[in-house]
Amino acid sequence: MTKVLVSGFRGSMGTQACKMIETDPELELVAVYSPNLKTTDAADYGLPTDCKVFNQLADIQTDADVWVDFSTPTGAFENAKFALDHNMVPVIGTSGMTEAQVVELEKLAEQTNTKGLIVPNFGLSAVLLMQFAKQAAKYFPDAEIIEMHHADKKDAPSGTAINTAKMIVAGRESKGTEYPTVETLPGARGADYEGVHIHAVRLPGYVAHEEVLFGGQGEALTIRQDSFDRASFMHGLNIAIKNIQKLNGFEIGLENVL
Ligand SMILES: NC(=O)C1=CN([C@@H]2O[C@H](COP(=O)(O)OP(=O)(O)OC[C@H]3O[C@@H](n4cnc5c(N)ncnc54)[C@H](OP(=O)(O)O)[C@@H]3O)[C@@H](O)[C@H]2O)C=CC1
Ligand SMILES: O=C(O)C1=N[C@H](C(=O)O)C[C@H](O)C1
Repeated sequence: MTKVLVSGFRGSMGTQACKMIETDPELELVAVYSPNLKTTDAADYGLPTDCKVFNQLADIQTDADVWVDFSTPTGAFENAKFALDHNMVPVIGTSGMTEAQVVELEKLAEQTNTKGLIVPNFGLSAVLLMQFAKQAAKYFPDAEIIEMHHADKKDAPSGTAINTAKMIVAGRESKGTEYPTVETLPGARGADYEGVHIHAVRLPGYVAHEEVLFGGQGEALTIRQDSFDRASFMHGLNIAIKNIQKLNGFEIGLENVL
């Protein structure tokens, strides 16, 4: 039985994560955390009576093995440090942490001899898209990413888009071509990650979608994935929680536990 704490349990992802954990006989939801709660009574949130509810990081005392985080870009870093310091394996779904924060977490995991996992996207379609994009980049070094998300998303570009750009850079054998376009409206060419341009769309009606466009001599390749429902992330999350022993240390990407 793997014991789990869910951080950000009242959000869109946290709510679904709690349900998934509660219905899996191999997992136990032992604690939840969110800072702005008025009460800490499990019944108020429809949680099992023996599930501990915390609204202060410093108060958390739990025997959880895994800390699942779906909070905010600012909260996730402090939460992950807390988990590592308290012998829990953080499985971080939250996007928007800086490179420096990730490096600090990697160092802390090494010092505390604890494993950890950042998962830019738990959706298997997105995990495969990133793998395919890395493969394609060997033959098509010129690539651009369009990510499309719901209007409530706090960060841009998405964690998935940044990770896709990193995988394209890792898969390329030559640099992409630099086109001398003049932006007559600033930002028209999107963000630039080592020559991979990223365009972030925010619209009502969307959930989470990504297209990678590769251009070559007289041909093009487009790879697309769609998450139409947040339920699409639960299978990958379930796999991550149950396979943390496969981790070698602090790693990035669901592929490390597949
Ligand atoms: N890796 C993946 O596959 C996926 C990742 N995500 C990412 O997960 C994160 C959460 O997304 P989503 O559920 O849609 O967002 P929501 O805004 O719906 O939920 C976030 C929740 O976190 C709570 N919260 C705020 N601060 C903290 C903190 N310091 N510690 C713990 N909880 C906190 C919020 O409470 P309050 O409202 O009271 O402030 C809120 O309930 C985002 O970064 C998103 O990009 C989303 C989908 C898939
Ligand atoms: O905020 C979201 O919704 C999502 N966030 C993650 C990201 O930033 O990539 C994963 C997925 O795209 C959904």
